[in-house]
Amino acid sequence: MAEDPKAMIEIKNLRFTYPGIDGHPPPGSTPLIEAFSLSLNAGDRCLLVGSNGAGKTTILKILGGKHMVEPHMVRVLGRSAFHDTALTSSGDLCYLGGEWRRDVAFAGFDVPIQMDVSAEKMIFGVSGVDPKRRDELMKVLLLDEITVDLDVLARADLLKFLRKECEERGATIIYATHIFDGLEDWPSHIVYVANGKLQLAMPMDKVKENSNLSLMRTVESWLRKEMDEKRKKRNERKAAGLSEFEKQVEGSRVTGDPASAAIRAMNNGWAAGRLHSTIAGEENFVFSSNRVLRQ
Ligand SMILES: Nc1ncnc2c1ncn2[C@@H]1O[C@H](COP(=O)(O)OP(=O)(O)OP(=O)(O)O)[C@@H](O)[C@H]1O
Repeated sequence: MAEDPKAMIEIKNLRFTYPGIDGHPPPGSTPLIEAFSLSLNAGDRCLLVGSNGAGKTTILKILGGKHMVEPHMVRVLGRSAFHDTALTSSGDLCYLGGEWRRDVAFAGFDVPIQMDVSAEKMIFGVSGVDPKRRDELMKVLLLDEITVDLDVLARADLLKFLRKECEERGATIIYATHIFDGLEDWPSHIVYVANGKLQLAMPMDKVKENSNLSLMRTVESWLRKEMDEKRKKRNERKAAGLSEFEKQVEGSRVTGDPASAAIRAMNNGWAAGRLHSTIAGEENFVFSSNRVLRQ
């Protein structure tokens, strides 16, 4: 397939497995991300949703050039995010995750995030930036749940500012979140990922056409369906006298009994997002691994 010259982000048949301790994917492992394709243009504001451990952070980090994949699998501004280091150093591409989130909440908004855009300017607007240099500011922004520590006002202002950046400057944003407050009219697109696979990529108006529920309830219905299907498969395996979980270790993903230290040891010590919830019992879990209150 020819590259779309308009695309700011182009993911084609992405496949990724976290390396083991020896730097290579564990032998016989199933990729965590597989057959994942997506194309986003200038001005797109994309909400990335999925359950804990679905692969959202992994996808954002790959796009941000933090994990190596084959150059043709991920193109940002027509360049390979991992191999073309100038993409991130020039500030055209920026991944903001947990560290920046804490800084925003506690450092008095005085944190330079990207050349001359401080967190303060991100939140209160970029009026302080020399207008002639505005076009030099970031073009592709990858946000990994950065708003959990923000108060209602700061979050609303940040979302408004980000929207303006897309509409006025043609920036492209992917925002992974579990918090849907104030997002009803924010995204132009929604992407739903489950088990590292793309389930749905749709313009927001199509999502609204297909569902008369709120955005949060719509996403909730997708995740419930996903969980019900997993539960059904497990019950079918149990009824057939097989182990409830298909495989104990599936690539770098923990899929077996999450309490098993042996499994975690084989997975570089990483455990899937549902660890706490699964131990607590699916019906009554309170915290997920990223400590989002679930009931
Ligand atoms: N460095 C790593 N090495 C091995 N496995 C990892 C690593 N980082 C994440 N994983 C595993 O990859 C899977 C996907 O994790 P990821 O953080 O991308 O999911 P997520 O959708 O962002 O989850 P959440 O919503 O909880 O933040 C999980 O099973 C996780 O345990």
